[in-house]
Amino acid sequence: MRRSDSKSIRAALPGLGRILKHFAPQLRKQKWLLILSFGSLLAEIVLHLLEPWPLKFIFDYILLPNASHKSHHLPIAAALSQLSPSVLLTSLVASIVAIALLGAAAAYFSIVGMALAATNMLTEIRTDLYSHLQRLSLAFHNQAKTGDLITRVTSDIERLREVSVMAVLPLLANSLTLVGMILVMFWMNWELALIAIAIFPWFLFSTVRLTHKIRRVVKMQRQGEGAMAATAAESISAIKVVKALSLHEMLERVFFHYNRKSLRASNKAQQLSAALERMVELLVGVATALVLWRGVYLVLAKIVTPGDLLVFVNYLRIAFKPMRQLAKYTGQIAKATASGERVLDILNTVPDIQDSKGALEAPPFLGAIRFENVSFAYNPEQLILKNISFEVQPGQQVALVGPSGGGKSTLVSLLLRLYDPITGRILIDGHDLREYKLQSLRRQISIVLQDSILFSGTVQDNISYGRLGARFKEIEWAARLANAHDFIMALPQGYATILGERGANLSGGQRQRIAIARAAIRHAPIVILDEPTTGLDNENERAVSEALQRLTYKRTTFLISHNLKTTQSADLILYIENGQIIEQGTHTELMRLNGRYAAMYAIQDKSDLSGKAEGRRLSWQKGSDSEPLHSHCE
Ligand SMILES: Nc1ncnc2c1ncn2[C@@H]1O[C@H](COP(=O)(O)OP(=O)(O)OP(=O)(O)O)[C@@H](O)[C@H]1O
Repeated sequence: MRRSDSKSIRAALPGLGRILKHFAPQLRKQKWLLILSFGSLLAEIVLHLLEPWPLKFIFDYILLPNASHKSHHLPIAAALSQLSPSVLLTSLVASIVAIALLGAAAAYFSIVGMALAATNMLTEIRTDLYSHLQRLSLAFHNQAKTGDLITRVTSDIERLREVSVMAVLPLLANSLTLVGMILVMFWMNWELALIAIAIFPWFLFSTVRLTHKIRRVVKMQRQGEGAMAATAAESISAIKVVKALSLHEMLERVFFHYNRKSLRASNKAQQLSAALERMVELLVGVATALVLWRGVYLVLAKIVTPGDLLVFVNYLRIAFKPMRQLAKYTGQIAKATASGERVLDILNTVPDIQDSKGALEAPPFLGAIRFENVSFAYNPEQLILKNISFEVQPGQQVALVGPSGGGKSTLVSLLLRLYDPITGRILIDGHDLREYKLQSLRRQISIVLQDSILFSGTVQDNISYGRLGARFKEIEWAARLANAHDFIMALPQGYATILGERGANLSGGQRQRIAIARAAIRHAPIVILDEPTTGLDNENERAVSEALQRLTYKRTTFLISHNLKTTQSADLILYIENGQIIEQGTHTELMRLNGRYAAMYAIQDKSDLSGKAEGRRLSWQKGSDSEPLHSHCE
């Protein structure tokens, strides 16, 4: 218990230091605004220190001149005593207004300067964070929760911005004012100054202790908020499934749990902050009483003037006011530190998959692919792919078949370099994938998945995401190739029709055909199809299959399918089970082998014969002429 406490105390300041160090380049860019802000801040502090002085002079030189004889340590004292009381009073009163005016102007510039600097800085950091998140590998995103990541990009960054203006600046101002006041107090009378600062150790002790408690509680609160956002994001994005499975109550319970956890932590943080502030108020009372008690003796003994005592008591009030707020600000800064650390956690995560040193722009691929003893695991305990080796010639069609969970999708994701193999290598046209720049590799691979994801935006935008900057003519060509043109034209605004989030306002088959158009416009020499026709009705399946035949014509193609009828004309069939290629060859060869593939085929054949109507399937006809559209746009 003690160990974890001391650990968190040690962790608090380095956390802030780490954040400042990491963001130093962004800070440097705002140098001039920060200098303006800091210069104005210093002016504000000096004016703050001057505030009680006109009152002191009014007491010492006008109201109680007899008691002011000891106050000649001031250089202007002699000059002041030369002035007539009425001129002196007018000047002093005017100086009160002047100090207030200049102080207000200085405060204004320091706040505005800091706010501008913080906004500029955090806009940049937020953009960096977003780009970094996009670059992090799938292995990271598989583990992370979407809602939690969104909270980091939005509210954690916002908190950092807010706190730099609402807490860091005032904290700096208050601390410097405090130091200034202590110096002036010592200069005026060391004995009273010592009494005034006697409560400091007590103050520091309680602030540090409570601040660390607040920091821990706030971290818990943020975790709760992250989990809450994650639950909400997950369930809202899968609302169809939630409704179908009647998961509302279960999800509500989960949400309620995190909501309550976060609110409890928030209440606790509030409680701790309030306790800290009250503690400081008490200390202010004690210090004022002690200074007055000793100060009045000193005034009566003519060691200090009544005006001096006035400055002391005033300083105590002004100096302790910042101390009261210090508690509030440290609480806020502790919150912001927790937010900053959450942002840093992401920025410091290095993408597993990135361009290797000296990576080259990939030349246009012919499409020869070779897997050499490739093994892969998502986590070290369990190998998902074991020693996979096979070879595909340019333009050949490879079918990946076998029981669910065997590793088929994993195998094709290695080709896209979503993950890297643990051992072995994958060659395209004789070169290891890792020699190429990621973007230039992925640009030459098209994918169509079982549930193709579309983005909110127009139909035209969605197709052009296959190749950014594509002309409308090409988009229309791709849509025709994908059997999508006719239904797109029937939409209310044709190609300009806005799709809902993930293409929610289209049918599965229509979404799939737009995804095929998106894949087609890429003109990629390698195509990956991961169960592209599963779940479609006969009519849609026919349209999609036809489109896929055109898309894959003369391109190296990987087709994952559970339906062996759709794959039997492939040049190479890989039967994958439990992460291994158990059998490989053409349909005829595998049937002759009479092994696992033949058994699976026989089962499917039987169920087909037993009366299930079969629609037309995607099947690769070697030498098929079903590709009249291709030549148009290439
Ligand atoms: N992101 C992941 N993290 C950890 N394990 C994973 C991940 N994705 C898949 N797996 C595991 O890897 C194994 C292979 O999955 P994969 O999706 O490649 O199989 P598949 O043959 O394509 O299955 P299906 O035919 O059902 O799509 C499975 O046991 C699965 O649980």
